[in-house]
Amino acid sequence: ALLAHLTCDVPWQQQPIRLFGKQVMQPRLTAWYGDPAATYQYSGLRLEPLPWTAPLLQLRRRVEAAAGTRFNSVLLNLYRSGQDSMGYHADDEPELGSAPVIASLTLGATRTFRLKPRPGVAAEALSLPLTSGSLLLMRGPTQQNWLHALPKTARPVGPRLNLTFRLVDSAR
Ligand SMILES: O=C(O)CCC(=O)C(=O)O
Ligand SMILES: [Fe+2]
Repeated sequence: ALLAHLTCDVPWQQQPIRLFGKQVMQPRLTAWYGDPAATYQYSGLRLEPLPWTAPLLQLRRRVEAAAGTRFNSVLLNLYRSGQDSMGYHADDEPELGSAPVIASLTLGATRTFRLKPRPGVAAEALSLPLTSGSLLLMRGPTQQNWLHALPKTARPVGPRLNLTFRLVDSAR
């Protein structure tokens, strides 16, 4: 029900990003919700949060209880098909602080989430199939030591919705 509601009712946008100096469209749809003060710079974009809706606020409370921490915003990503994706990156924007807790909820199609250590970090890369209803927590030095991605897949897959709950401090 939540997947259907969010897919239909969220004002999804396809945002341009600068990649190697070129303007390209992100290969996914996004939306950003949060407390009014929680503005966020993401890949050179300044995102003003949309106000919380009742279902998202309820979800925030449940995710806060599960993660044992507070969040003031959520980034929604809609991967319409296997051709939508997110490249390797770390969520290391200054407004997240040095060791952010990020709670990532998946709804819909199972997609493979990849983690690879940054150069100089002695660890093996990981692949995690994230199933509908799963909650992935990234915390401590995860962003400092690792990059993560959601690669494209040639398998026929339905839409996947991912919600990453974050605590941003715009003054940071
Ligand atoms: O879709 C995912 O599982 C990853 C999303 C992500 O890394 C992000 O929003 O920063
Ligand atoms: Fe991320």
